[in-house]
Amino acid sequence: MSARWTSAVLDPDVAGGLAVARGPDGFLLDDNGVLFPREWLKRQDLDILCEHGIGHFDGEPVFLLELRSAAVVSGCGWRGLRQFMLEGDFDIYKLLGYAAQIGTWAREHRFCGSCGQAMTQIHWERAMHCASCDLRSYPRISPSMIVLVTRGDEILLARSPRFVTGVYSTLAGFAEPGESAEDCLVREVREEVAVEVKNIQYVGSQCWPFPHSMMLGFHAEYAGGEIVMQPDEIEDAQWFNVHALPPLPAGRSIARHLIDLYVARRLGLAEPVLPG
Ligand SMILES: NC(=O)c1ccc[n+]([C@@H]2O[C@H](COP(=O)([O-])OP(=O)(O)OC[C@H]3O[C@@H](n4cnc5c(N)ncnc54)[C@H](O)[C@@H]3O)[C@@H](O)[C@H]2O)c1
Ligand SMILES: [Mg+2]
Ligand SMILES: [Zn+2]
Repeated sequence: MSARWTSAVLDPDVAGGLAVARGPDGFLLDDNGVLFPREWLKRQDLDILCEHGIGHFDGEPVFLLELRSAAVVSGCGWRGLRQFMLEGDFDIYKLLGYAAQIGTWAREHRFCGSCGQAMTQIHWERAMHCASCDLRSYPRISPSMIVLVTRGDEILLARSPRFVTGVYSTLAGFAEPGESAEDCLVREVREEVAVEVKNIQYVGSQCWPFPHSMMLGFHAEYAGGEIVMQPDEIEDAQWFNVHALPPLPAGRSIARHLIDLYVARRLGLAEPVLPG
């Protein structure tokens, strides 16, 4: 949610409004951005898998056209969600992050996971319904813990082989069934760097639509152990002094917020605000 964007379940059988189109290469855009008049967009040569009414932007109804394949639309190009996260209007990124999660979920829930029959959209709540066995499937959200471990002026950062060259970040991992947020955090830190932590403090959360994480951000203090890196997951992990930090994650990420917040407190600077 944001000042300009609010999600809502809108009936796609009602005409009008604006629409975004999402294909394998991201979202369609032209010089005016990603929001197109919906009826115009539906007249283009698009291979539409499904359509969902997703909310309001500046009061206008917005729909998502989830496409089966890429298309050429004159005067338009495609841009991935990550690019919108990195730069440009934050409200538009929030809208597109939501659209991407609904698109991924709709694509992956066309058939009932229980009996295999085709599912249909419910128009009064965000769910797919199986008429045959009455199962309802809701959008998938994956809780993930992310933690900045600190030891005085030093902070523990690591690199995954998937990261941009040179960038170090906080430790993160998905919750498993049966775990509390704190259990998950302690396990992930143990697995990834073999370090023990204490004084776990919740800092804040962030939707991370790549593809459906809900990041729960924490600060924890070092309690013991020497760094032992988890093979394959962690390429390098080090203690960095707050005065000599390596290249850090993108400005709008909660990873960056956790680092900036600790550094600000340590150095007595103004505290940053988590983009939400
Ligand atoms: N917003 C941020 O600042 C930020 C920073 C770091 C990581 N993240 C996100 O946090 C999430 C978790 O981080 P990670 O990649 O280190 O996780 P992780 O340490 O648990 O390891 C990733 C592995 O978990 C497995 N996995 C994938 N999806 C899963 C799911 N839904 N549930 C359980 N296991 C799953 C896969 O084997 C994958 O290779 C990722 O989505 C990542 O993009 C966000
Ligand atoms: Mg991890
Ligand atoms: Zn079913």
